[in-house]
Amino acid sequence: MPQTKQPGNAPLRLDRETVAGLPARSAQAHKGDFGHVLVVGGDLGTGGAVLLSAEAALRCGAGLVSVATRPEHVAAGLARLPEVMCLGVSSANQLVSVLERASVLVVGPGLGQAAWGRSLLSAVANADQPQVWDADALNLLARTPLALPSGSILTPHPGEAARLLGISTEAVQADRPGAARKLARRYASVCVLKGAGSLVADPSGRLALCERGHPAMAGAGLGDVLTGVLGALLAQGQDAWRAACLGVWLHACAGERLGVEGRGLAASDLAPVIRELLEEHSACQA
Ligand SMILES: NC(=O)C1=CN([C@@H]2O[C@H](COP(=O)(O)OP(=O)(O)OC[C@H]3O[C@@H](n4cnc5c(N)ncnc54)[C@H](OP(=O)(O)O)[C@@H]3O)[C@@H](O)[C@H]2O)[C@@H](O)CC1
Ligand SMILES: Nc1ncnc2c1ncn2[C@@H]1O[C@H](COP(=O)(O)OP(=O)(O)O)[C@@H](O)[C@H]1O
Repeated sequence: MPQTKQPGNAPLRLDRETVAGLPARSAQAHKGDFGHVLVVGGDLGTGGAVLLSAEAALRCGAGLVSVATRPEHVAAGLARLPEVMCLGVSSANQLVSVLERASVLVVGPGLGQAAWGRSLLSAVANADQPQVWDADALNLLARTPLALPSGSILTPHPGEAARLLGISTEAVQADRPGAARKLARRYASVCVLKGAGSLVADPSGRLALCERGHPAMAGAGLGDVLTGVLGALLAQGQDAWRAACLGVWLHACAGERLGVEGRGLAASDLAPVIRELLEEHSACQA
C-alpha cells in the first residue's frame, strides 16, 4: 500500500489512493488462481448470514466459494447461490475434507454459540489457513481461549469488542483506537472495529480509519457481507492488513452509494455495488 506519511499517532485515512488494489488478471487466468473461500456458520434461525457472506465472496472475485452450514439450509443455499458449493454438516468431523480444500476460512456469521457452533469453530481454529472471524466466532472466543492462525482478521462490532475485552460497549466507543489496537495485539491478528468510522488495527500498532459509510447501513447482515469481501481479498493474495483496508473501504463506499436512496438498504443489495467499486479501483484486465 502507498505509505502516506502520518503525523504522530494519527491513523492512516482510507481513500482511493491509500488502499492497495488487486493486480490485473492475466488473460490465461483460471479459477484455481484466485483461492477457495469456505464460509462456516448458519445455525438454525440464522441461515441467511452465511449466504450473504458467500455471495459477497463470489462477487469480489474468489475463484471458488463453499459454505458449510446446517443440512436444513442446503436447499435454500443452492436455490439462492448455485455457483456456491453448499455442504450440510451435522458435526465437525464432516468439515474435515472441505477444510482441507479451502485456502481461506470465514467463520462466525450466524454460527450460534451452542454445541454445533462450538465444535465447528474448534475445527476451524485448528486449521492453518488465513481466517476471518466474526459474530458468534467472536462471542465464543470471548468465552474460550482459542488462537487464530497468522494472517487472520477479526471483525467485531462494538458489542462484540466489548465482550472480547470484558468491558462495556460504551467504554469501547469512548476509546475506539485503543480497543482496536488491544484486540489486534491480543489475538496477533488484524482487527476491524466496525461501526461509523470503522478502524483497522494490526498487532504492531498500525491504525487506519475509514470515514466513508452511511447511516442507511445500520441494518442486519451488513457485517456478514463484509466478511465475504475480506475472505475474497485474502483468497486473491492480499495480506490481512491490505485486505482489511481495501475491504472496509469498498464496503463503506458501497453503503454510501446505496445510502443516498434512503432507509431500507438490504445487505444483499451491497454485493453488486462492491463489485462495481472494485472494478473502478482495480480493473480486472489492464
Ligand atoms: N440474516 C441473518 O441470518 C442474520 C444473522 N445475524 C447473526 O445473528 C447473531 C447475533 O448478532 P448481532 O450482531 O445481531 O447481536 P449482538 O452481537 O448481540 O450485537 C448487537 C448489540 O451490539 C451492540 N452494537 C452493535 N453494533 C454497534 C455499534 N455500531 N455501535 C454501538 N453498539 C453496537 C449493540 O449493543 P447495545 O447498544 O444494544 O447495548 C447491539 O444491540 C450473529 O450470529 C449474527 O451473525 C446477524 O448478522 C443479522 C443477520
Ligand atoms: N452508521 C453507520 N455508518 C457507517 N457504517 C455503518 C453504520 N452502521 C453500520 N455500519 C456498518 O455496517 C456493518 C454492520 O455490521 P454488523 O454490526 O456486524 O451487522 P450484522 O451482524 O447484522 O451483519 C459494519 O461494517 C458497520 O461498520
